[in-house]
Amino acid sequence: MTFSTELRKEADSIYNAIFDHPFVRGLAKGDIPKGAVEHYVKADFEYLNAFMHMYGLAISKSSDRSDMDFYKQQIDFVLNSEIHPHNNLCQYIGINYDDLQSYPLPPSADHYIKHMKHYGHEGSLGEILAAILPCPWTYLEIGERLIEEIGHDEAHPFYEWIAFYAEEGIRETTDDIRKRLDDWAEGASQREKEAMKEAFIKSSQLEWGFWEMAYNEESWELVPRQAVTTYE
Ligand SMILES: Cc1ncc(C[n+]2csc(CCO)c2C)c(N)n1
Repeated sequence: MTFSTELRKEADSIYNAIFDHPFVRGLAKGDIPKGAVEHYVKADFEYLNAFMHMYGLAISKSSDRSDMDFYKQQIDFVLNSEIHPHNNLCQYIGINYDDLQSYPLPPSADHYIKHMKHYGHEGSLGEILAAILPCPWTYLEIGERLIEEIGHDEAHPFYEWIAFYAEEGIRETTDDIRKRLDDWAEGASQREKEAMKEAFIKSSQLEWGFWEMAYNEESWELVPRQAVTTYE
């Protein structure tokens, strides 16, 4: 079994929780509270900026030109193509994309990008690959499942979003990162493989956390709760 297959197995319950998440179920049903979609797009715009930084950090740790070229192409893809699924969501909520940009990241999304950047700055290329892989892999599997569910129904409100992530290009990106990760793992120590596994599992869980953050419209604002804890 390849190392990435092992990681995917280990994360299976997290992936299932993502497929069952009410935001993802809402994408299938074509019905999500508009505030949650707005919250998602605002956070995802900033998340994608951080994701491009990750590819830049991967380039800074690469010595092979074909690796550099791959990360550069991915930056291009995020810059120029990932706007399509965002535009689909903007249409659904009737808000201009320009009005949803440059907002501070809510706590869980902030945690996710700082988790990735930790590996970007402190980790090996193998750890970077492990930290970024759940991003395309979870979306690919969401896209594939949802396109099966809704069929090629172009009238579905989230057809463009779903079709985008079910596309061959996302599979190629996922397979490409998996291949690089598996090659790296072959020469890695047990200790480094443990670090890669931790990076992958935490990023998978933070993918779930991103959906949860959007659905609950999570913010930094402290909402005084009814006394749960009493202070002496
Ligand atoms: C929180 C979050 N996770 C994953 C994606 C999907 N995604 C982001 S960048 C990229 C391409 C990788 O080269 C893919 C598939 C998203 N939009 N938001």
